[in-house]
Amino acid sequence: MIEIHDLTKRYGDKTALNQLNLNIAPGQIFGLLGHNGAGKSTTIKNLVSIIQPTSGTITVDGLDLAQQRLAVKAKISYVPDTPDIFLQLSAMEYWDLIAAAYQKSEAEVQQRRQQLMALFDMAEHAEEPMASYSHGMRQKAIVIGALLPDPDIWILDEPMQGLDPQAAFDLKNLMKAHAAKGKTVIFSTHNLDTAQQLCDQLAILKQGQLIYTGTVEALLAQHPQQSLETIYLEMAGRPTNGALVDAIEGEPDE
Ligand SMILES: Nc1ncnc2c1ncn2[C@@H]1O[C@H](COP(=O)(O)OP(=O)(O)OP(=O)(O)O)[C@@H](O)[C@H]1O
Repeated sequence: MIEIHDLTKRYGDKTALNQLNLNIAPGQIFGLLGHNGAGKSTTIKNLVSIIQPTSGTITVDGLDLAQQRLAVKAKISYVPDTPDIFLQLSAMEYWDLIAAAYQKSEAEVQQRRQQLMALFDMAEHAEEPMASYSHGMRQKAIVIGALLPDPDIWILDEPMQGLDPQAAFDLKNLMKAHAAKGKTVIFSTHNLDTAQQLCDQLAILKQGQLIYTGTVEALLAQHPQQSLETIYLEMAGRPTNGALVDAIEGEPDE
């Protein structure tokens, strides 16, 4: 169980996250939604301890993240919001680094690495430097790195970003299978269809505030006859500004 209590993060005068409270139970796929700048990555970076909260606490299976950082981090793997990291390494060298960080032996990771490379069509390119990869190939390498040590909790910041439809489909199935084993998957997305397909629970953030947490079904039930897109835009967005669109693009020709 992950318990986030009154989590606040300020950058100078800017409050990126304001007193966030969330409980995330094992066996769930938990989705984080919100417009650009809403606080999704800030939440995730706090959870994986890349940044420290201004105030508030995070506990994982009863362990306080601030007090037992390494023990908590060993339970979590992470896909960052950009795949442009360790570009001078080959994917294979990057995966070796991840395996070493999680204290996994070559024997422990070999089979899973082979399987993940095959699934994501990365075997052919694994020895090439990641600087030479396309955006989607870098994303695949980072996703494989996160899935390789197979800890209980996967935290994935916009993991489908740049993946081709095949890789996105396969990753979604891996996320479902991980949760079905009683493990936890937390991910952020801008794709409402993906959220609807995958999430057991979701949280919607707006300007650092939690404005909804619960199931997709409960949210849809609160707003009969509306799509998730319409509900989400009404909650998280602003009124659609047709006049401004017309002003930018001009009136259509007769
Ligand atoms: N290092 C930083 N320094 C200053 N402000 C920051 C920093 N990182 C994030 N912020 C601010 O915190 C707020 C939340 O940013 P965050 O990256 O969490 O949003 P997000 O929901 O992940 O957005 P996106 O969908 O664009 O990735 C934004 O206003 C952003 O400008």
